[in-house]
Amino acid sequence: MEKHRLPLPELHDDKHRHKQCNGDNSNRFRPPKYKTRGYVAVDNNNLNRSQSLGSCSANSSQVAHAISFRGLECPDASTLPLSPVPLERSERNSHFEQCFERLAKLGEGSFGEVFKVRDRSDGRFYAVKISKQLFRGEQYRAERLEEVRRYEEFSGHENCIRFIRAWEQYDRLYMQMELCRESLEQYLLRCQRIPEERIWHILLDLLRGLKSLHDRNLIHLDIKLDNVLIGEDDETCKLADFGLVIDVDRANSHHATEGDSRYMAPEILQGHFSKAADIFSLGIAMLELACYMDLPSNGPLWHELRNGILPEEFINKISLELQSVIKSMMMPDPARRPTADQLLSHPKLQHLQQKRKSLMNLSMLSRSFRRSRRAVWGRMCNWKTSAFRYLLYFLEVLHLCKPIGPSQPSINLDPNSPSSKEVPLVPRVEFQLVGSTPIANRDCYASDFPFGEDPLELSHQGSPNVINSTPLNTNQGKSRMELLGKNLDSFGRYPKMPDFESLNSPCSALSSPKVLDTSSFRRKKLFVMEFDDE
Ligand SMILES: Nc1ncnc2c1ncn2[C@@H]1O[C@H](COP(=O)(O)OP(=O)(O)OP(=O)(O)O)[C@@H](O)[C@H]1O
Ligand SMILES: [Mg+2]
Repeated sequence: MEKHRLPLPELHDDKHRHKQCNGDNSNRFRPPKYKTRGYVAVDNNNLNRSQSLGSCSANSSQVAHAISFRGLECPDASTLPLSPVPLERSERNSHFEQCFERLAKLGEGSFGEVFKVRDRSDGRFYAVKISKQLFRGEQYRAERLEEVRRYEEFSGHENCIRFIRAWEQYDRLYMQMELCRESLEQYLLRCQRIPEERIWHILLDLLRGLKSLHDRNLIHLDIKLDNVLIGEDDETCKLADFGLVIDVDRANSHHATEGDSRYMAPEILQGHFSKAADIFSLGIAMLELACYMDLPSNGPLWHELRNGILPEEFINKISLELQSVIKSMMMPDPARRPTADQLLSHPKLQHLQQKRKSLMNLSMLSRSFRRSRRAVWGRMCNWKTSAFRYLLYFLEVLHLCKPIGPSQPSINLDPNSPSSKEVPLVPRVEFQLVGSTPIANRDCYASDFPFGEDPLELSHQGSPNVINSTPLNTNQGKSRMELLGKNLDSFGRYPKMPDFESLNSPCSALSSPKVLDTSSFRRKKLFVMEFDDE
């Protein structure tokens, strides 16, 4: 097996303060070498089917081919969506250009450039990774396709990046995946000091992601801050870049590839690829994250870190508990390093998992509580409406049965009307209508209902007339004195209504003829509808 040695140690004495190293691929030694198993390549029906000359394979050409290893379990992945661009324009552009609007470059690695894009058909944002180099040959192409298979394999895990689909066109591989906020490397450069509690959470996320690989006997071989992405929720850390993932058994008998030398376990130099190598890489990445330390890619410190000597001035900044976890993960002897399972059973991580579980249960509980509360509330609204109606009936009946005493004054609204002399004064029932039907995220008022509509059918309940709290002004355009003059009695006085306070005011007489009395009761609010955010 071909082995690669690290460059001779160089003496660096910057004491390893973290520096920006985005897009620096100098730590990559050689391109990956894998064998790949069969995959499904499906022609996109709406695209030009002509094959390009000089293409390295029949499948990689001007025609966009969907690539998927998921087979029948996910038929969607093996077909490309139709382009929303008109056919005459679509023939000139690649499938990528037809379907996506390129918005920004998110990052670049040794193998690909990643762009933030907007899907033209649904307007959603995604990340699309486009391989940098053209397929040089069938072997290289097979290696790129292997990455697709791994992305697909781990796509369902909460701590692995969600993969949408892949296709190839013009001898390049395109991979569409969920858009993440940023990489852990970018996060570290932005925040510089990350609280220790957050470090534990990140470690927990990554151990869970790593466990899903190790449980399948796979090793990542490229764990580093740049290959960990923070999800859109700004919380969850996800493993990405499965370009070097390989089966443990095949790794030592075939050509596996070392990842970034800054994160590389020492035994990789001897060609020993194991799950413990991933644990070492994760341990040193945690050291970088917790201590804001710039990891060397070679030199004396590189060797010190691999001999279990961690620089005091950095490691002292973190708790002893975290120190011991990181030290154990960076043990020089791979056999002495804890496994992902053992690390996950660390009391601190167990505690965090318990906390997350109870938080999740709590949020589920509160969600179901909110849902049932909404259902009960809906029913209660109906009951309240009914109760309110019964109350109205009751008040009406009560009022109609009440004997009207001789002292009860009557209002002569129209001195010419003979009936007005006989009709006793019916108290005015005044409401500020608050309906039972929720409108948007607020109480409902009468004004919410179309003109002429009575949401509580109050107008159909017979006498007494139920009127809106705002009296109708039918006297528009007339002066108040003119109006008052109309209501003077034969002695030029305003009619007096001693029993009803608001009619003491001369202006009360100006309100609509419908107003028979002052409010006998005022209902401020029937109830307040409460809505959830959801
Ligand atoms: N889904 C994504 N959302 C947001 N940014 C992303 C996404 N995928 C990748 N990136 C950014 O692009 C960078 C390069 O992506 P990636 O690591 O997959 O490329 P690569 O060529 O395989 O890199 P490497 O050199 O590690 O092999 C990442 O470090 C990250 O900053
Ligand atoms: Mg990468």
